Amino acid sequence: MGKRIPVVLVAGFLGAGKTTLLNHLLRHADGTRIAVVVNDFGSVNIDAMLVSAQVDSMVSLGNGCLCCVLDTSDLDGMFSRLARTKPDVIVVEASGLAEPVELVQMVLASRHQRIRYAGLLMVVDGAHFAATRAEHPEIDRHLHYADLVVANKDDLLDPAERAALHATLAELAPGAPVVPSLRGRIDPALLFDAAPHGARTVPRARQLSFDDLLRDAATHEAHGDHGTDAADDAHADHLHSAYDTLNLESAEPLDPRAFAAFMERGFPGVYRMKGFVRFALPGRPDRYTLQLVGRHLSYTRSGWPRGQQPTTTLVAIGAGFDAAALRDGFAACTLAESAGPVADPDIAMAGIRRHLEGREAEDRAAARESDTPGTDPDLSAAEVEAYAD
Ligand SMILES: Nc1nc2c(ncn2[C@@H]2O[C@H](COP(=O)(O)OP(=O)(O)OP(=O)(O)O)[C@@H](O)[C@H]2O)c(=O)[nH]1
Repeated sequence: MGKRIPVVLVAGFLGAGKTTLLNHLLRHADGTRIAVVVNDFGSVNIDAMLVSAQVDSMVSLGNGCLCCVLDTSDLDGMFSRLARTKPDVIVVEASGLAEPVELVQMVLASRHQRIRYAGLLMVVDGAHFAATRAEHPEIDRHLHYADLVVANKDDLLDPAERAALHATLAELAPGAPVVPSLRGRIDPALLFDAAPHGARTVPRARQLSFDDLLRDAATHEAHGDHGTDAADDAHADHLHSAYDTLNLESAEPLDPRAFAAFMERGFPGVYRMKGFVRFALPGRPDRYTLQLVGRHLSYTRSGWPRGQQPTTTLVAIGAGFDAAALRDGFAACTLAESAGPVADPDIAMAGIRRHLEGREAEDRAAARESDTPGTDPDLSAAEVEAYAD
């Protein structure tokens, strides 16, 4: 039998930066063949669409959490499918609401001959960590099992906040290295051997044993958490049992002004929204990838990849939000295709462009730094006038 394929689990709360990190790993794989399992909460698998096309093989699991939709034999079937493509490593990106400890247990219980569990990486949103932890104390338990903690969104922390965060994480994940990261940019060698025949070893401080996990499961049951046969009851303590999702889709394009106003309004109870938007713009309109984490809204602009329908597809995740109001508000932003593109697209897009990330945001910052009025590349003369009003 050949070498076993390591399986690395990537977990972390909604919006922490797991998909961003996975894309970084894929882009810097440097010859390592990475097979990927992605899993979204909600029936539209946005994450699968956000993961780069360069992945060698991917299994995408839609609705529900990996920890609930699979049992061990399903998992073995999935590993068999992926193993056929002869990857050097399998990376499993759990949904932001998955129970990482149960996922670890499942991988450890796998009877698949060709795979081995290679560790749990927990991604933490450094900027929202205290708030997330206050609302979801179970995060502490998840961190306890981490083999590596990535303190992401380091750019949003000042030195004092960074020091406090790292001290807390070191306490919650004893023995696990805590690495700061910006946009998930970590050295892939932290997770797997450089391929194909690299000699680097995984510098994990500790490796969870099956005994540890069995102990954890027993403690869990002793607390009455897993008392019944019903899957729903068995998973009642999962993070995601307290969350709802809502899909918003439209084949008709959106009015950018109306949509910008809709997003500015804020949605009590919605923690996360992500997906793709098509605006009613002239020509072949770009794809705007929307990311809302807490109150932070951002867009990135790109073309529509071949094979992806240019339709607006969003998923909202939260607890106790007003789904009807959200659905109605969204519907009010759609325009009939037959109405054609919006007039004055430059002005109409101003409210969207304010939240654009990537190259355009850098251009905007550079223009601001040059301190020359009227040189912002994102603002047309008409827009400058509109703002002046
Ligand atoms: N400022 C900042 N933003 C980041 C960083 N890393 C990721 N983001 C942004 O955070 C948002 C969420 O990132 P994702 O990678 O989709 O997070 P996720 O953990 O996969 O989210 P779920 O799939 O919903 O659980 C996106 O808008 C990212 O661009 C970072 O280091 N700094």
